[in-house]
Order: sequence, then structure tokens, then C-alpha cells
Amino acid sequence: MLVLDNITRRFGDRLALDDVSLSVPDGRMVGFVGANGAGKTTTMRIALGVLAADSGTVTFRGQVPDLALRRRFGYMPEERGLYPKGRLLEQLVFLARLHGVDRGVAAKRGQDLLDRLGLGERANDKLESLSLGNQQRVQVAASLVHDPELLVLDEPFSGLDPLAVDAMADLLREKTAAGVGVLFSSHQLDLVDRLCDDLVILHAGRVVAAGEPEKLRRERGGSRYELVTDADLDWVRDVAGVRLAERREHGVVLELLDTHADLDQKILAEAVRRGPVRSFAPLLPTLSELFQEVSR
Ligand SMILES: Nc1ncnc2c1ncn2[C@@H]1O[C@H](COP(=O)(O)OP(=O)(O)OP(=O)(O)O)[C@@H](O)[C@H]1O
Repeated sequence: MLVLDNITRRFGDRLALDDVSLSVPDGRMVGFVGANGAGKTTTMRIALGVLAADSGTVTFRGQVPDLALRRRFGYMPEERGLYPKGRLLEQLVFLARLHGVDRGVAAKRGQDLLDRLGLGERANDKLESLSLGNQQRVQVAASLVHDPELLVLDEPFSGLDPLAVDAMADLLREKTAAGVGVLFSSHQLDLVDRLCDDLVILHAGRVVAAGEPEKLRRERGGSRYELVTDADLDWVRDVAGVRLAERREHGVVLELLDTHADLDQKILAEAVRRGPVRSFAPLLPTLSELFQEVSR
């Protein structure tokens, strides 16, 4: 597990990270979201030891990472790292060799990764001759070629088409299944929602929500219910402690201002008394709604 504890970092007067704590357990995919400038890249750089924190600690499996340990991490930096004029496979082999991988193994792994990402036939082409999305695939391959035990990926999905997203997601899922922890940042909230096991939301340098997305939704969304019925619903306006948030074609969205005392059960009973109820369930916020709520 990678653990960041109480990390603080300033750039001049600007407090970029304010007491950030988060963890990336082995085998878990952790989505890292936050508005532009929230501090995601800074956090990732500190996690990788590319940038120093002003205070706080980083540990991986209980150890403060030294150079040898960091070589077992895979990092896809925001500024990307490959040479535009370098050939795909050569660069992958070079990077794997830097991490101490034997040449034969490096060549095989590099070719396998390119094959997986649909670029096997372009192994000897220069990076700059590829489309931006394909270059992005190679950048991800570069972070994987030394078979790392932890992956930190700064926006690995940006600019990828849906098929490439799926190929990349499958690859990362294989890694987590093999016990690798993955921390990835993204602005594509639907994608994060689909892929991550855990979520960390950063806002202005602070962690404002963290945990399993479903759990975070439940914690924050307990007071809205959707009631679907063909029966008349005018009566809901008169129920104390309830606000009519929205009328829908076959029902209403209600906000329970008073969440104790079985108010939901009382509403359900009354609705059933007036006609058949097709559904009555808490309405959980989408990740996008959750994000907006905690990022104010
Ligand atoms: N080297 C630096 N010098 C000065 N300020 C910096 C530096 N790096 C980051 N910052 C500032 O720290 C804050 C956090 O930036 P960071 O790049 O970590 O955000 P981010 O969440 O990755 O944003 P984005 O989604 O736009 O990539 C910003 O206000 C940024 O301007």
C-alpha cells in the first residue's frame, strides 16, 4: 500500500497541498479527481519522489521509498516522458533497461504491450509519426514495461477513443488483479466512476472526500427519494418535513428534510394507500453531482 500522510506543499505564497492524506492499497484502482489546479499532479509528483513535500510522509509497504524502491514504481507524468524522434519499441526497451530489466525480457514485454494496445505493427516507427491518442498509449506502455508494483498515472485516459479506453482499462485491471495498486487522475468522471474501486476528491489542495464511490454516494445522498406511481401525487405537498424537489412524468422526486422517524416509510405507506406504487427508492447522486457538491 502506498500511503501519503499529512502532505503539505507550498509554491511561494501559494499553498498547493494542505494536509493531504490518501492511500493506494495493493490491488486497488484509485481514481483521483479535482478541478484544474486542485493539486493532483503535485500530489503524484510527491508520491513518486520527483518533488519534495514541505511536510508529511510517503511510505510504500511501510518503507520510505529510496531510489531502489522507486524503481519498482511506474509513473506516467503529466508532461509525458518519451522522445518524439525515438522509435516505439527502442524507447520501451531503453526504459525497461534503466529499471534493470534484462534486454531480452524488455524486448518481449515492450512488444507485448504494443500488441495489446494495438500498436504492434508500429513498433519501429517514430513516436512523432503517431496520432496524439496513439502516442498516449505508448506513454502508458512506458510506465508498465518494467512490470511495476505500483502505478501512478497522470491523466492516462485523456485523448483516448472509447476502444483505447477499454483496452487501457483492461490492462490496468489485469495489473490490479495481480496485486498492483493504481492511482490515476482524470477529469472524465463517468470513466472514473466505471473504473475505480476507491475515489479521492481533491479541492483547492485538500482531500474533501475519499472512499468507495458507492459508499460516498450513499453518505451524501440519503435524503432524496424518487416515488413512481400513476396515482395522484398532490398530497405530497402537504406532508410535513418533505419538499417536492421535482415532478416527473410518472412520479416525483422528494427531499426528506427530516430523515429520522421513518418518514420514508410513512410516505411509502400513504402512496400505496392511494394507488399502486411502481418504485420508491433513495436517489443517489451521480459522481458529477457529488463532485460539484464537495468542490464548492
Ligand atoms: N512548479 C510549480 N511552481 C509554482 N506553482 C506550481 C508549480 N506546480 C504546481 N503549482 C501550482 O500548484 C497548484 C496545483 O497544481 P497541480 O498541477 O498539482 O494541479 P492539478 O490538480 O494537477 O491540475 P490540472 O487538472 O490542471 O492538471 C496550482 O495552483 C499550480 O499553479
